[in-house]
Amino acid sequence: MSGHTHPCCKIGPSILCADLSCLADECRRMIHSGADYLHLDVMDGHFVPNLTFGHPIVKCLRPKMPDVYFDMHMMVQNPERWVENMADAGANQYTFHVEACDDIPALCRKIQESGMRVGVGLKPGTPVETILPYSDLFDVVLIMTVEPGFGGQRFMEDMMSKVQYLRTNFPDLDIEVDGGVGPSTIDVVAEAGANMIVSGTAITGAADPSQVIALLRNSVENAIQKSQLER
Ligand SMILES: O=C(CO)[C@H](O)[C@H](O)COP(=O)(O)O
Ligand SMILES: [Fe+2]
Repeated sequence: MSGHTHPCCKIGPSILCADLSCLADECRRMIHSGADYLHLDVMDGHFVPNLTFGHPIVKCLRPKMPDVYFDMHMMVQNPERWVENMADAGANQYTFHVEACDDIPALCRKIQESGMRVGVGLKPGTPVETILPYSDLFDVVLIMTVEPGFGGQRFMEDMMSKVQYLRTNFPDLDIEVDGGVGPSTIDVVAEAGANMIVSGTAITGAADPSQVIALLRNSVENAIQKSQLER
């Protein structure tokens, strides 16, 4: 018998392409549609060629939904700069990009000490080996399946080898995927072993987001069940 517990399936809509002038309403709509958490994309115009929002918005959103898990996807240069602000704003997970970071272990510790879960993000061109020396220091690995910066891009299936490698070597790790994930791409994502599923346009643009969330969940839960039977 294996002592491992496969981490459970969580669906986190990205509100990047939703109506940001009604952010709280859009977030509530996602939670009422069955989302497990919210994936909030922070862009600074330097690390990626686009701008979104920062901790002041998160701080305003928090009291409107006190119990919702906020995963901050920090597509920013100098990610160490915003840790305290995001913790203070009520973020639960701080996912930074290793490409933007000079001292990965120091940043992981800083995030952990501030009370948030530690996420490390990898752009498509960054090999998974980059983070292996620090595996004791993070809770989640985010595998980007598009070049970060914009919603609605095409899913990169060749990133699944990174997911497979991580799932094989770290059975208990939370593995998150982000970019172009939706009903037509979820099966390969689930098979590869990802359990935290970010999906933007496929959910927020759907006529019935709850149907899409249920479909994504079903695919991932089936794959988890199958992998446990094979043990
Ligand atoms: O980090 C991101 C882009 O950099 C977004 O989270 C991602 O693109 C989600 O949108 P979609 O599912 O439409 O690709
Ligand atoms: Fe994202």
